Amino acid sequence: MRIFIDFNFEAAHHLPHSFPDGHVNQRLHGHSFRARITLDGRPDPKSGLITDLGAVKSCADSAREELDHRYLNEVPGLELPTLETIAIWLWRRVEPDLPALVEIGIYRDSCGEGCEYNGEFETRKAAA
Ligand SMILES: Nc1nc2c(c(=O)[nH]1)N=C([C@H](O)[C@H](O)COP(=O)(O)OP(=O)(O)OP(=O)(O)O)CN2
Ligand SMILES: [Zn+2]
Repeated sequence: MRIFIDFNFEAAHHLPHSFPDGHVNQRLHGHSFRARITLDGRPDPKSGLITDLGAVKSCADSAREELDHRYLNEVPGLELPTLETIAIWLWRRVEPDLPALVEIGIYRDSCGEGCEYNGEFETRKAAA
């Protein structure tokens, strides 16, 4: 069973190394993004909750503050700010506080584009 929280952010970026010289995406431009943080788990029998979504929202708000109305190329770790790298960045930003995290989605709804990351590039934590 999964629960999720979405948040929106507006941000500017440019992609100087991702497209041929002179391509429009090399120029500074902006997008409206939606991020989704998804957790997996079983509801606690007493509370009925997997995790309090309020706690997830606090974590999302903190990450959103670092993305919203920012020039993403200047955000540490987002020097190449594609949907893919933003998804990985957000995973690494929230995962320490959300151990039940299973997916990060970054979407540009206006053009039907997005990226979903399930942590497959992370090195697994050693068992305690
Ligand atoms: N695999 C990826 N491909 C592309 C990415 C990406 O992050 N991952 N990003 C881009 C650019 O950001 C480009 O600016 C996207 O432009 P476009 O698809 O034309 O979308 P809009 O400009 O119409 O988006 P709005 O937010 O509605 O203005 C390209 N490829
Ligand atoms: Zn863009």
